Amino acid sequence: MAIARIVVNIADAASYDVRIGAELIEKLGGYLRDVNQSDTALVITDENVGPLYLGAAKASLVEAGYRALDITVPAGEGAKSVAVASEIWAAMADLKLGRDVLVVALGGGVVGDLAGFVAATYMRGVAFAQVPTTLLSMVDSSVGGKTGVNLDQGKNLVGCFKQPIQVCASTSALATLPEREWTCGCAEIAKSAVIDSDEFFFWLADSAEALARRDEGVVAEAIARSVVFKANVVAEDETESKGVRECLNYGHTLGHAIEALAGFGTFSHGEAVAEGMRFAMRLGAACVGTPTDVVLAQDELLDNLGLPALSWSAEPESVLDAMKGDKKVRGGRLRFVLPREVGLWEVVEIDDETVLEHLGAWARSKEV
Ligand SMILES: NC(=O)c1ccc[n+]([C@@H]2O[C@H](COP(=O)([O-])OP(=O)(O)OC[C@H]3O[C@@H](n4cnc5c(N)ncnc54)[C@H](O)[C@@H]3O)[C@@H](O)[C@H]2O)c1
Ligand SMILES: O=C(O)C(=O)C[C@@H](O)[C@H](O)[C@H](O)COP(=O)(O)O
Ligand SMILES: [Zn+2]
Repeated sequence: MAIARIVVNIADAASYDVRIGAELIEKLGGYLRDVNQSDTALVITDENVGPLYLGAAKASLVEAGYRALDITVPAGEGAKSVAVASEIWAAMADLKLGRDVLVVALGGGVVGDLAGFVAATYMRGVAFAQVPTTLLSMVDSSVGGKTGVNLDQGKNLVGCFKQPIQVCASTSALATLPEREWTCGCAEIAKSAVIDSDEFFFWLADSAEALARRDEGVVAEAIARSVVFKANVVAEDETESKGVRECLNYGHTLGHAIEALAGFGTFSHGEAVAEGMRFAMRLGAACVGTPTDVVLAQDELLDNLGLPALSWSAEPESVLDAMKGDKKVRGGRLRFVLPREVGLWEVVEIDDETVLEHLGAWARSKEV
């Protein structure tokens, strides 16, 4: 399989490469050496990924002349916390690491968001690289520089923008990814396709079965398409201040509320986002005239990707309250990313009464 190289060009930050290909962890050190001259690389990973890929990552870093250190955090959403970030800051200080250390995030989106946040804040900022090992982190979280941790009150409530110096996505690592995590990654690919274009959407609809059985060529193309889409959005609006990057939040207003209400880790991010996409489509149909065939086409796509409507329930009032923590809220009012059509989205302010009415209707639709 050829190695794809996609450049993320951001006006106010250094541009960087996203490499996508097989067995790239074995070449990691050399790739990072091209853009970084640190003596020490600190690999942050989790307890599932470490036993699988830390050895190869460190060997490659050492071969490229780095002193390679590592810290392992617990696996799962719970590690994306101030407490774990604080433990890493303290460990880095104990190791007397200076501003010239390179932090390498080896893992899924949890490790990437956490390690990126630590790198952004330790000594006011040190370099970091992303080595994503889940489908979700390859198609979405490793690109674009959103880093952070959760609070009990909600997702990603503390964090900052910190672009990596490079993203190295080794598709060989996907061989060990559990099925549930695979479908989570498919949710963010579907999100990108709905927001991007008919072309991406219909390609994905036609490729859903091959993607679900992890066909190598289709997987590589799905990752590349998603990264190109995200890189273009981020290049236009790095800090989500121009009204463009908000599109990447499609499905996340309800999705993040579900994750927080159920308790972090109960539902995965991808499962919750897929549910949020189903709800947003229905809001779209009611509020901006999204055609029924588009609503149903998204339902079918998510079904075929192994993401059926989620089995969860909560009082609409508590869901509304959780959604009020969303970063798109302005003046206390909820704003949703709604697709009018595939590839044509807008951010729409919706009053609480309407949201409550639709939350109730969505819950009732699942009772039958
Ligand atoms: N920064 C962003 O732009 C952005 C975008 C999307 C999602 N996110 C965040 O990403 C997180 C979700 O990321 P995720 O879905 O990768 O979850 P994750 O990092 O928790 O990984 C999922 C599970 O898979 C395991 N794992 C990882 N790679 C593996 C491999 N190759 N083989 C076997 N097991 C492996 C992990 O240990 C974990 O148990 C959420 O916190 C979400 O908010 C951030
Ligand atoms: O990169 C972005 O921008 C996104 O919104 C991508 C999302 O998939 C991701 O889940 C992100 O972490 C959400 O961020 P938040 O700003 O809603 O906390
Ligand atoms: Zn997401």
